[in-house]
Amino acid sequence: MPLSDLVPSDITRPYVTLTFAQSIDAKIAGAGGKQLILSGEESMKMTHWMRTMHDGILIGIGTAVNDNPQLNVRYLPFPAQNTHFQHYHHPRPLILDPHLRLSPTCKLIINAAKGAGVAPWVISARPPKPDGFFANEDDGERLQQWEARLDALVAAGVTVILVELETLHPDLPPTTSDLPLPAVLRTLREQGIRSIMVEGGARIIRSFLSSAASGHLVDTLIVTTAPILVGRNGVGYGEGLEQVPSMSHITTELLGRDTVVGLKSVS
Ligand SMILES: NC(=O)C1=CN([C@@H]2O[C@H](COP(=O)(O)OP(=O)(O)OC[C@H]3O[C@@H](n4cnc5c(N)ncnc54)[C@H](O)[C@@H]3O)[C@@H](O)[C@H]2O)C=CC1
Ligand SMILES: Nc1nc(O)c(N)c(N[C@@H]2O[C@H](COP(=O)(O)O)[C@@H](O)[C@H]2O)n1
Repeated sequence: MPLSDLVPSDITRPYVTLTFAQSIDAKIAGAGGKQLILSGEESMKMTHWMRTMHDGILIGIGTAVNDNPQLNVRYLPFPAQNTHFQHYHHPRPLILDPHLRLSPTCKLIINAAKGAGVAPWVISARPPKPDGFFANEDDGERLQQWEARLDALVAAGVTVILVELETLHPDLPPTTSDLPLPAVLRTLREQGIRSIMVEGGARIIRSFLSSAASGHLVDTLIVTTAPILVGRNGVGYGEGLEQVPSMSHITTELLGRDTVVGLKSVS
């Protein structure tokens, strides 16, 4: 059963499962962001089962560019290869991409064009208009380039959803290009997404785990730990995490050689 069927229809954001795989020394990628296959066969299958339980699967643009992922459920058993895509519920890929860096020829877009994947939605924010006291001479060009990338993505079949960047004052430019997560989640819920699985990468994990300040945004945390050491040059997510959500233990499972720990929010 899709998790969404368990989510009350009156809540104003999707149910959020944050999940990723890490090494024993809490790294999620290798040196320079090199993608690592940390999960073994059994826990990877679990991840793909979890994908079928959510309406959407959310990643940051860093992961989309670095890994060129497919975000499908291809490790699940199939009755016949040509019915695999139709057989399971596939989550919609959701990419947080303020500057529209997603390539129109990435696997997510190509798979969808071939009818073998769900078309991705990109969540972005229009760059500030070049006017007002704080206007910068590069603003106009930046806006034009962003609009050209927008047209290319839309032409490739992508739906681009816009949210407003946060400003301290209406006359001031935004202080960061990170998309405000409460607004992102509210908008996704308005578009009919009732549950999301957040898979990373490092900066997105950090943002969701730090979101306690703006009201907790993580309902369930599921972490796979593989018996691998990566070393200090690997990519971690814990640095600078100050305010973390209160969570309680649900389960610890051994899947093959991996340990999978589940926590739920204490709100
Ligand atoms: N082991 C695992 O389970 C996973 C590992 N990874 C690894 O993570 C690495 C990518 O991580 P990152 O470079 O940190 O990229 P990321 O995937 O976390 O994306 C970060 C980008 O998202 C955008 N963004 C928009 N709103 C944001 C917000 N509110 N908070 C944070 N970012 C926001 C920003 O432009 C930022 O540059 C790759 O090496 C990949 O292989 C990624 C997913 C899962
Ligand atoms: N659960 C899990 N275990 C690992 O070992 C991983 N490297 C990841 N990575 C996440 O999955 C994405 C790749 O998905 P596809 O295999 O292309 O469907 C990757 O981009 C990360 O989000 N996850």
